[in-house]
Amino acid sequence: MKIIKVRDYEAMSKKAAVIVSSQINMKNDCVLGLATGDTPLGMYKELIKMYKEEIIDFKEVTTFNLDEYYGISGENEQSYKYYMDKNFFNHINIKPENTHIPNGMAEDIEEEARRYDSLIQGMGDIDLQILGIGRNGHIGFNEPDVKFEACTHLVDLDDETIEANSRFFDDIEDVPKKAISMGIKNIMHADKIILIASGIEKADVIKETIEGSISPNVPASVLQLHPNTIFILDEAAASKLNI
Ligand SMILES: O=P(O)(O)OC[C@H]1O[C@](O)(CO)[C@@H](O)[C@@H]1O
Repeated sequence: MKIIKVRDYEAMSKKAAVIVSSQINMKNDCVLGLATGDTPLGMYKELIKMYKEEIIDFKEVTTFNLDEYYGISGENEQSYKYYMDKNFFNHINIKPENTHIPNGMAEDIEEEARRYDSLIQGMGDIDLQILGIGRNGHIGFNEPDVKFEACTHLVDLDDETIEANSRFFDDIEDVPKKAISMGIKNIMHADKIILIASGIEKADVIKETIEGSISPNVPASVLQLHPNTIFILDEAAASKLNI
């Protein structure tokens, strides 16, 4: 586990983008695991800039997103499919057929989870996984009390997550109560993981994740067991660490 402390959100975004771009330049047909939420937005902007400056090329890159709300279609502005197209995919030369997001509208959600897992495995797992972190320690939508051995599955969202995500919806009642998410097992199979966090509201959970015991109550704490994880933290998010 490596910890990189940077000054602020902008520096965190740039650092993460540099690592992603090195991965692409090292292996142009690499497989990236991608995250949503506010935290990666700056990194996506940096990557788009690098693409426009011809520093990176996404032509052969494949991506798998961590999660999608259950019962929401890709055309819905709140869906993670919509978020990814709007904030990233529409601005780069990635092939649409190489971008994968779980289908939250699938009739048979267990079958969809199996399909997603076998697609990931078929690509030989993820080369570089990007993660944000929820205030309750979730990664993807793996909420506290998660089973570390789970692959992609349907998740009941925590009240805290529903509350945190209500900022993106007109009414808290509109926030889906379930999501389909890659499991901890998919995440832990990635060759390399970058977790990015910014802001004082993440400081407690970052401390628990890095310095606390490994526990399903703090799903991100499992990353202590991953041999190649980098935490990129701004000063505020790192402010409660003992380092
Ligand atoms: O980056 P944010 O907006 O703080 O979100 C943190 C986490 O919460 C989620 O948005 C889901 O609630 C994740 O996708 C993300 O990693």
